Amino acid sequence: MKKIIIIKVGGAIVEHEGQLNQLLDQFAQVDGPKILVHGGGRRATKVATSLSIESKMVDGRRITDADMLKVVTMVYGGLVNKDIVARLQARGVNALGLTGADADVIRSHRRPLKNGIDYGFVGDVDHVKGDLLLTWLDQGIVPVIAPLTHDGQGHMLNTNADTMASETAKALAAYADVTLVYCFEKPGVLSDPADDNSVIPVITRTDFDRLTADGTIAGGMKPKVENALAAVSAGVGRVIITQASAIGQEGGTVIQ
Ligand SMILES: Nc1ncnc2c1ncn2[C@@H]1O[C@H](COP(=O)(O)OP(=O)(O)O)[C@@H](O)[C@H]1O
Ligand SMILES: CC(=O)N[C@@H](CCC(=O)OP(=O)(O)O)C(=O)O
Repeated sequence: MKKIIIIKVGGAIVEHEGQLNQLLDQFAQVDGPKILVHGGGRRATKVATSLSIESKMVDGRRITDADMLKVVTMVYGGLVNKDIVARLQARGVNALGLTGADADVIRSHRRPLKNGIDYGFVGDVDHVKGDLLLTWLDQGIVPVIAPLTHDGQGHMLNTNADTMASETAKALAAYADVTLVYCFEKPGVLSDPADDNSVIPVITRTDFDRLTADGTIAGGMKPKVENALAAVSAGVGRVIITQASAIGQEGGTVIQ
C-alpha cells in the first residue's frame, strides 16, 4: 500500500525563523508522498493586535468575527502559506500552497453554536478531496495547506490547523497507509507541562478523558489530542505528537 506522511507544524515554530528553517530542511528530506499542514495562530494574533483587533480563544479555537476573518485569510492564506511555499521551493520541494477553497479541496460549514458559544466564521470540515490530493502527490507535487476552508457559497471559514491535518489524514486513509505527525515546540504531550522530561509515551481515549478532566491537557493541546484520536479511529495508521526538531526520530507521544 502507498505510504503518505502528513506533517502539521504549529504557530510557535512558524514564528521562529531558525526552527522553521530546521523543520523545512527535515521536511524536504522526507522521502515519498508528503503534505505539510501549517498553523500560524500566533502570527494572526500579532497582526490582529497591531490592527487593534482583540483575539479571543475558547478551548484552543479562535472566535472569528468579520474583521478577524479578514486577518486570518491574509495571514494564513497569504503571508504564512506563501512564505513556506517559497522556502520549500528553495529546498527543491515542488510545493503547492492551498487553502480549502483552492480546487475545492476542503469544504466546511459554519460551526453551529456550541454550549451557547458562537465561534463566528469558523468552519467544521465536511469533505476533503482525497482523490485530488493523491493526483498531485502522484505528480511529485507537495501540497502545503493553510488553516482555511470554504462553504461553497462564497465564504472563507477559519479552521483549526490540527483539524485540517486530521481531516486530510482521514480522507487519505481510504487510499494509503497514512502517518500523521503533529510537531510543535515541546517534546510531546507532557504530564507536567513545565517539565520537558515528562513526555507521556502513549495516550488512548480513556487517558485523554482523564488527562483533560484533571487539567493536564489544556488549551491548544486539547484540540490537538482530540483531532489525533479522531484520526486513529478513522483508520490513520500512525499518529504522533512530537517536537519539530525530532521528526522521523523515536520519541514523542503516540496516540492510539
Ligand atoms: N499536557 C501538555 N503537554 C504539552 N503542552 C501542553 C499541555 N497542555 C497544554 N499544553 C499547551 O499546548 C500548547 C500547544 O498547543 P498550541 O499552542 O495550539 O500548538 P500549535 O500552535 O503547535 O498547534 C503548548 O505550547 C502548551 O503550552
Ligand atoms: C478556528 C481556529 O481556531 N483556527 C486557528 C487556525 C490557526 C491554527 O490552528 O494555528 P496553530 O496551529 O498555530 O494553533 C486560529 O485562528 O488560531
